[in-house]
Amino acid sequence: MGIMKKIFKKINMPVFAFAQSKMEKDNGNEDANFSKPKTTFKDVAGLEEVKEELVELVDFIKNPDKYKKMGAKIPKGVLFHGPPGTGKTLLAASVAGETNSAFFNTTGSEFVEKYVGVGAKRVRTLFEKARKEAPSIIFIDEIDAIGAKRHLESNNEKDQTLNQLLVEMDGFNKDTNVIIIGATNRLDLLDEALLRPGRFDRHIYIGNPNYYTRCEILKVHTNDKPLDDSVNLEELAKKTHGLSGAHLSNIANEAAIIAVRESKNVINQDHFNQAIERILAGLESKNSKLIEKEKKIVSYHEAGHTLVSNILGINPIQKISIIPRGQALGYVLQLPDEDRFIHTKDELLGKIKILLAGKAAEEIIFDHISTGAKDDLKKVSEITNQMICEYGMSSLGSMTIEGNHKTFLIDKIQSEANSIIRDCYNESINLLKEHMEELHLISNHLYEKETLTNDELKEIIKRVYT
Ligand SMILES: Nc1ncnc2c1ncn2[C@@H]1O[C@H](COP(=O)(O)OP(=O)(O)OP(=O)(O)O)[C@@H](O)[C@H]1O
Ligand SMILES: [Zn+2]
Repeated sequence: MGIMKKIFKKINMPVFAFAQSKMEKDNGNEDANFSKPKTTFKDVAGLEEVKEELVELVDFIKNPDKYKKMGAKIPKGVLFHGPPGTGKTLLAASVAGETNSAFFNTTGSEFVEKYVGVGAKRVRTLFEKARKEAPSIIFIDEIDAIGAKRHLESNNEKDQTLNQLLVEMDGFNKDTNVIIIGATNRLDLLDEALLRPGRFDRHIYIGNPNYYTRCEILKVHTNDKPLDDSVNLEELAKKTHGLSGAHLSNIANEAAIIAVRESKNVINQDHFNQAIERILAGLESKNSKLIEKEKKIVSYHEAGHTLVSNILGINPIQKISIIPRGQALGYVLQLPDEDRFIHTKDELLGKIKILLAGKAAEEIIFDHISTGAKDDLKKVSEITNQMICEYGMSSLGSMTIEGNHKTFLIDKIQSEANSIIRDCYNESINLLKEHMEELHLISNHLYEKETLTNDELKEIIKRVYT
């Protein structure tokens, strides 16, 4: 065992230092490394919903007998997914800290080796050790490195490693108090075998922080730093829309370095501003002015969807957010329409109006349209195409149009689609213009809070009428 490893083991380094302790493993014979982190949920700022979900897991680990008596199965695998730097590793370590478990901090790529059989052997050694030290948490970051879908012309070594992981997970008996937490930025890449019940069957999305959480994260990371009275964390949180917890922690650190460079004893607001600009400059040459502008546009765009949906009363809204998620700059989460397969023409037209309302709001307010509506327009095309060609809901008649017939009618279909979309778009514009006060209100609230629940939305709309 290297000296570094001994040191890390001894002093309970915070989780993020562990990456370095994972070096120099080469033959799979070496003991898997673990620590007993002191990190708890208190060290993770915000993410309340996620922590709530994990409280139950913590209880499982602490009181397995309580669940066994009831015949309940203890979960084996939990999968964290979402963008990088959002605290997935930190959370996994805090589950270990909360339960006083042995924490095995690994990365998928360290199992993937050029020598056949080594990866599988490492997995076996890791699980043996984890069972011996139970209760244990095995954390596998970037699990897609071993867990990506298996292909026909496959990478033999990777597949053997994945197979071994599956074997180990299936081999747990009810008494094994070992939990595996996987993390990935790409849930879509994972092999389905890994996601089956009894394996990684709980998926928890961890997204970029909203305004409130950014305030909390900045507090955590400035706690130990001398701050000037000029420092206003709320204002800094406003300027850092779209950034991750890791970025915020970098900003706090960078600000401290800038203050030292200027030979100051305290960090002031200007140091933070410089740090923000520096971090942003590293990201696709954005600056905070651009971020503000983009945030305004997305606020109006999502407010447009929300308002028209609310006026038409088709699907109830669950949550609205302007925090980017995947490719989307913002989103409106609607309750699914009760698994219904039959839709009336009015409902489908309503859906189209809601989808177009984002673009419509942008046009009304900014007089131009961003590229953010791309996904909406794709869905609109799909629905109109179905209305015309599958449901017979257009002036082309009550028939399905497919194959050669469709090729033959393509111009007519196109002009029919254009007319449906044009009418719906105009209708959305009119609805929004009739409700401008609400549009501004919803958009301003979104801009400030970044996420709104259905209740908060109702509260805002009520204000217009009282
Ligand atoms: N909610 C949070 N509260 C406090 N600190 C946070 C939070 N989220 C992120 N951080 C900070 O960001 C750093 C990186 O977080 P972490 O390594 O847990 O992210 P990750 O999601 O595992 O990232 P990756 O996908 O890149 O591995 C943490 O060490 C911590 O300093
Ligand atoms: Zn949209």
